[in-house]
Amino acid sequence: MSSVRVECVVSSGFGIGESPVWDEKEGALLCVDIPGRRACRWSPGSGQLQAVPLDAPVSSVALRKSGGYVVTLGTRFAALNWKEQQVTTIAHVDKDKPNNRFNDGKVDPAGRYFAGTMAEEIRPAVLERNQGSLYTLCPDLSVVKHFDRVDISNGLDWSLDHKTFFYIDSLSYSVDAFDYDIQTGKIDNRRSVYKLEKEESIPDGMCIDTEGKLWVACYDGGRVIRLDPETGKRIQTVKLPVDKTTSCCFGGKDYSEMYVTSARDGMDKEWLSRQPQAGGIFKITGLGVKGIPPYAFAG
Ligand SMILES: O=C(O)[C@H](O)[C@@H](O)[C@H](O)[C@H](O)CO
Ligand SMILES: [Zn+2]
Repeated sequence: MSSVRVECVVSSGFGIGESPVWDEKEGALLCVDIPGRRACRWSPGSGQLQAVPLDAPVSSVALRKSGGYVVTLGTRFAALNWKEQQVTTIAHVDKDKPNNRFNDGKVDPAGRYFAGTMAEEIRPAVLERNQGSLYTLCPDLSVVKHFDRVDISNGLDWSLDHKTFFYIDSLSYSVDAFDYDIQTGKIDNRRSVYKLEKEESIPDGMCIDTEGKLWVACYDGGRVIRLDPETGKRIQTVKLPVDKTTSCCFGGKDYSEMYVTSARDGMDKEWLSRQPQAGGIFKITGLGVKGIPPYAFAG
């Protein structure tokens, strides 16, 4: 096995860093700081971190085919014009749930933007249960609701043949799979493919690699784990120097590097002094496996 190296590349205190996405055109990493209400773009070349301040918790960001980005902002799907720092609301969900916000989101291989909601947390992983739902923003800008009664809607991705949708509701401590119909965007036949072990703690963000294996960031577990969704077995663990690892994506040259976001919210002084890099962004190299380019929203 190649030698795995973990490096902190951005140390500027994300409250909850989330939704890392490689923007190949810009040669930069997109991500968000949810409570910090900012969408960020980090350029490895210059080391520069740009941020666009937003008016609500921003929980995910995605590429958009027609230019710019799309984000989930509070309980809205919105377009983000980076240059003008301008946001335009596309659709509003959970209107009857003022305490809700969107959480993780990602675009499917056909250009649909999937994202789920949750109740606002009282503290990490403590919240009113069953308040969330999973939604899709379709390219025609209509919204489809797949199901409700979600606790913390989190990581999502699709199998390489587009026939399976993988999904995490964090408080189920499970990585689930659904049959996926790429023609219609419909999901069906939910089952668990992996249950987290105690020390892995809470499953959060997730991405797939070119071998069809899943990488899951473990919140409070200080690691990313690689899972084989066919066998339901964990095949690799990479530990990080912070406990609150939140999400992961591949990026960089040929998508051969992994980027991992983390959080510092919910940590006390003593905990933070032991993990000064909490809330930073990490780069993992030497994994010996690559990722696939992110899909762009087609609407
Ligand atoms: O990053 C997220 O997805 C949520 O917004 C966070 O709040 C944590 O994941 C959660 O606390 C752990 O379950
Ligand atoms: Zn998350």
